[in-house]
Amino acid sequence: MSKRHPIIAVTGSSGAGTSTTGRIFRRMFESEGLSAAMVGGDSFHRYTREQMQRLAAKGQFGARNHFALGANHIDRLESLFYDYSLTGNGRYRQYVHDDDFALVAEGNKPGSFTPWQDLSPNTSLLFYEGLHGGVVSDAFNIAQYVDLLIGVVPIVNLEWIQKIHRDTHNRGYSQEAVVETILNRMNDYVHDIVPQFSHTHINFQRVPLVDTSNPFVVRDVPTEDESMLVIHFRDAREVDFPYLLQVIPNSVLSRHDTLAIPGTKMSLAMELIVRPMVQRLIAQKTFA
Ligand SMILES: Nc1ncnc2c1ncn2[C@@H]1O[C@H](COP(=O)(O)OP(=O)(O)OP(=O)(O)O)[C@@H](O)[C@H]1O
Ligand SMILES: O=C(CO)[C@H](O)[C@H](O)COP(=O)(O)O
Repeated sequence: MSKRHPIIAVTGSSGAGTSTTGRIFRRMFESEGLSAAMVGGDSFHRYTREQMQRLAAKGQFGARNHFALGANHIDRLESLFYDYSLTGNGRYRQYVHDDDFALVAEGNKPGSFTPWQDLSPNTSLLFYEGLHGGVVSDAFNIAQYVDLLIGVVPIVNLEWIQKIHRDTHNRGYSQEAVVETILNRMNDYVHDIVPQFSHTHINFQRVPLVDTSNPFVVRDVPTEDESMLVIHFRDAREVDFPYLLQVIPNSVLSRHDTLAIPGTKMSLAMELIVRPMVQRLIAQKTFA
């Protein structure tokens, strides 16, 4: 953790909504006048799409899938967080998805990486969104560098519906290919992704209010007004629950450390809960 160079990380599985959450943060940083170094977790994948396809052809896709720590440069992610927390700089790159139109227009090949480069100097904070922002394993401890660690964790059926919908509509995959990917990653989902949610400061968990019992036949993603959001805080003592219950319509306290709110209030809740935390991190920089 660094008072001088704070790091905020949003961690979650593929299709969970970390990019969507990242957009809420981007708007928040802009309105606070903060220059954030924005880093995507996909850029720490170890292999290009072509290399991944070759591994799959050799039957190694199960072991070398994007969730597995071994298929990612977790060492470089840890270096980035370590370096940033000490110096306010570090090395990063970007992964080019098919729908990253700006990167593709600049001549980058979908499924490849941009070159490693230094972050822009003099940023207010580092923001990471991706798969591994809260990893703690025998070899790595990413979570120790993160000043505000947020988990984005829909109920798993909803996560799969979101992933299938996004990958078939925006990334050109067949439904069968997406389901195959979900299956290939299952072991690492359990061992490398899920444990991170025990290290987070806050988890946002979207829960559908419509039938998602067979996620593989659902055609539409349940909307925000067809869902609730469960918000769990690691340290309830720091949260002003009476205030949140008052200003978020139809919210309830389901446990002493857990709020349940209508899905439509997700952006409002993130604003009310996270903005003061961001402001506090920035204020502390002055005294560091
Ligand atoms: N709160 C939400 N309400 C409705 N749809 C959502 C919500 N959050 C995410 N989605 C939908 O889920 C899909 C996946 O979201 P997103 O792209 O943010 O996931 P991700 O975690 O960044 O995935 P990846 O890491 O694979 O890029 C998107 O199509 C998005 O529209
Ligand atoms: O797991 C993922 C993101 O968390 C993606 O599947 C991974 O980044 C590969 O992307 P693409 O399908 O565009 O090559």
